[in-house]
Amino acid sequence: MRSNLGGKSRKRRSIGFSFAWNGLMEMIKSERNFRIHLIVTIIVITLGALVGLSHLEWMITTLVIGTVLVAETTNTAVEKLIDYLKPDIHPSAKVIKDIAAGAVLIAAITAFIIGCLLFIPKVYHLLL
Ligand SMILES: Nc1ncnc2c1ncn2[C@@H]1O[C@H](COP(=O)(O)OP(=O)(O)OP(=O)(O)O)[C@@H](O)[C@H]1O
Repeated sequence: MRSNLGGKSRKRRSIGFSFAWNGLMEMIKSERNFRIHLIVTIIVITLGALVGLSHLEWMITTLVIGTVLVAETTNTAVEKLIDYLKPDIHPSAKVIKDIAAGAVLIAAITAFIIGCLLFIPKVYHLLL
């Protein structure tokens, strides 16, 4: 009985994971900005390997990349929700979408600043 319950919860968890995976696939298929973020992610990881980031620097880089991807995914969810609830033009729809886009901008600016602080000295060192 107990193991059966465990099996059910495992099944539910794996179904939940597959829904989340579908969401990510949808982001890749339909969101150009998300694809750009993924390309930038690959470039940053390659550059990080080239300059030899430390353990702590990889942790910071991973956190920053994750924050940008989460912000972009949440922004898209908000956009889709607004389009579903309020497909016509409305000032409130505009404010909500603009605020969600603002979250992506904050994450992107943060990532840019941390990227410069981490990578500029290392690339400088590598070249000189
Ligand atoms: N229903 C609406 N009513 C009023 N303004 C809107 C509405 N939908 C979108 N806008 C305005 O257009 C902007 C872009 O919205 P849209 O839904 O096209 O996002 P997007 O171009 O896909 O954005 P992103 O590049 O972040 O994915 C919004 O930030 C908002 O200012």
